[in-house]
Amino acid sequence: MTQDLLSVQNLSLSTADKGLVKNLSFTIAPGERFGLIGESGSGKSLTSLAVSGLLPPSIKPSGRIILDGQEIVGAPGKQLDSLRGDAVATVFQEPLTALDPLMPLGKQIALPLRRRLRREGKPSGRAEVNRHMRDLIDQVRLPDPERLVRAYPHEVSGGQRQRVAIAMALACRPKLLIADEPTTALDVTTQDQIIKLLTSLVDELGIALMFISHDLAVVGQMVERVMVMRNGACVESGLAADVLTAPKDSYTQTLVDAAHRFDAALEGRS
Ligand SMILES: Nc1ncnc2c1ncn2[C@@H]1O[C@H](COP(=O)(O)OP(=O)(O)OP(=O)(O)O)[C@@H](O)[C@H]1O
Repeated sequence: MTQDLLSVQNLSLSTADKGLVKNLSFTIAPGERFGLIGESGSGKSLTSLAVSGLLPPSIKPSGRIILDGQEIVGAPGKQLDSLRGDAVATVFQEPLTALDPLMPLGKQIALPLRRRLRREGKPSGRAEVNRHMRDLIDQVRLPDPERLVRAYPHEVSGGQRQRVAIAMALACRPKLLIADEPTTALDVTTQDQIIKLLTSLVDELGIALMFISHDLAVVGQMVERVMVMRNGACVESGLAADVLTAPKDSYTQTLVDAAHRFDAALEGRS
């Protein structure tokens, strides 16, 4: 049996006066694509922040999160620092969150890249970093690398910024990539391109994916298993093909019906 890459056991998250996520358990196998869906405020982002050890100090976790054999809940900051980038990297909804507005994009991609090369004991001088950076820029299909590495975040399009954020996440060679609504801030055509890019990259590189989205159609295309959250709890989980076509829970049914109505409206059928 394959050992889980991520095992979340009875995870609860709360502030001093409020429970936000309740008793959540799920696993992700190496290379598996797993989806988290649910309405706004259902606890998807907090769950992903807990997995990557990035919870704000006001939110306390209980339960267990074992990522790549290491316990995250209660782990010291230094251990979490080395897990981030090594075992897990995140692509956020808004690429500007991940980018420094005052630093050229090439320098930003070079930072996690150099860190990883050092971690792997490989040469990490300027020439090696530049060579790996060119490969990464190709991998995320960014045009005009010469211009791109010198550009600042505001000088490229939103879709290109998200490709840079993906390149930075991949520069770490994580075992788990978390993509938290990675296309919400983009136009429809760009959304489609980024989804295709993410799918092909995680497949090519054998990286596990935790994909968070409101968009059930996209989730259905992207992931093998899915968990549906509401009010901080899991209401249903299983194979995406089953949950999204024959949901057992009435809340999931409501989400699926709403998605169908939306698709029908777009096609001018309702
Ligand atoms: N730093 C915080 N302090 C207190 N409450 C928080 C904090 N961050 C999030 N919350 C609350 O926790 C709940 C879950 O939030 P979360 O961002 O995980 O939802 P979500 O499902 O990701 O929503 P969305 O799809 O809108 O991103 C919400 O009620 C939110 O208001």
